Amino acid sequence: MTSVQASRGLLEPLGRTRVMGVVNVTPDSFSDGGAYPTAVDAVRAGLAMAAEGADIVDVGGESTRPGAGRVDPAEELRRVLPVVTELAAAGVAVSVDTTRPAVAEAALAAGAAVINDVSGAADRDLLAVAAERAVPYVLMHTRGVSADMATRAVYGDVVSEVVAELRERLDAVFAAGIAPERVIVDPGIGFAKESGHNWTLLAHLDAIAALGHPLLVGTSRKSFLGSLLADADERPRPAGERDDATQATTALLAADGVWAVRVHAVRAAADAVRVVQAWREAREWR
Ligand SMILES: Nc1nc2ncc(COP(=O)(O)O)nc2c(=O)[nH]1
Repeated sequence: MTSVQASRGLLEPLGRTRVMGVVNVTPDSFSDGGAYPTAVDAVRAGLAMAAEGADIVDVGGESTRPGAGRVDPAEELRRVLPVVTELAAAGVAVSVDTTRPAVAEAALAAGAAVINDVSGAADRDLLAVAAERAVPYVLMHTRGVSADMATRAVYGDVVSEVVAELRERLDAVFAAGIAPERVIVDPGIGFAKESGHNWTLLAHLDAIAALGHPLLVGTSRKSFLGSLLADADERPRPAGERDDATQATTALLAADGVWAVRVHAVRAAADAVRVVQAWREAREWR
């Protein structure tokens, strides 16, 4: 199946929020680093996510954890390509989480259906790949790179600044030839943002939705949830114990009508999304 065939339908109205499962093939991602030490483990996890209800599986080979160093492109490719290939061959819709043109190109050739660019459209060559291959492209807001983005988390009005910066990046995306109807926008929860910024953005997603593109939102297991759930000694809740809080955000995001949520615990998210769908349909019945 070609990338375009695999991506067909992903942007069609579905009546519910889509679930994007996360498979980080990295030793050091913040919440599941090392969970999939081999491609076989990663493929097994991706297939399980698809069986649990993931509409898309996001495969990444480079940690975006704040402060993380860069991974050599060849190593990133070595990590993601076998996983993308196997999952796509099994009919799973795959997004490739990368900021590198060569990795995106190879992943699309191997059957990936979506480019998930966490760089904020920083690389013109990556934009050219997305334009040329005519696949859905995720524009995520960030500032700087993993190594320095924590120092960039300074905002006067985070909502208006994130919207303005996304609008400016959208101009670059369109100028590169990516069709507007294939662009998905993501506020970049946790990317160059403090906890309070994340909550404010989540509470005002309508301002980001006003840009006119489907929204992808990734709250899963992130540190702003850990801070919220800190214990009496102010120790943050560990990443692996944030899934219940994540599912609460999933229900709220689904009620807001976002295009997709990016999560680690897929079955719980798929259940939450179906509850919201049934709830909204029941409201329409009266
Ligand atoms: N589009 C998008 N991609 C992402 N990739 C990685 C992470 C970091 O989380 P992880 O380490 O759990 O993958 N978060 C996002 C996100 O919020 N949105």
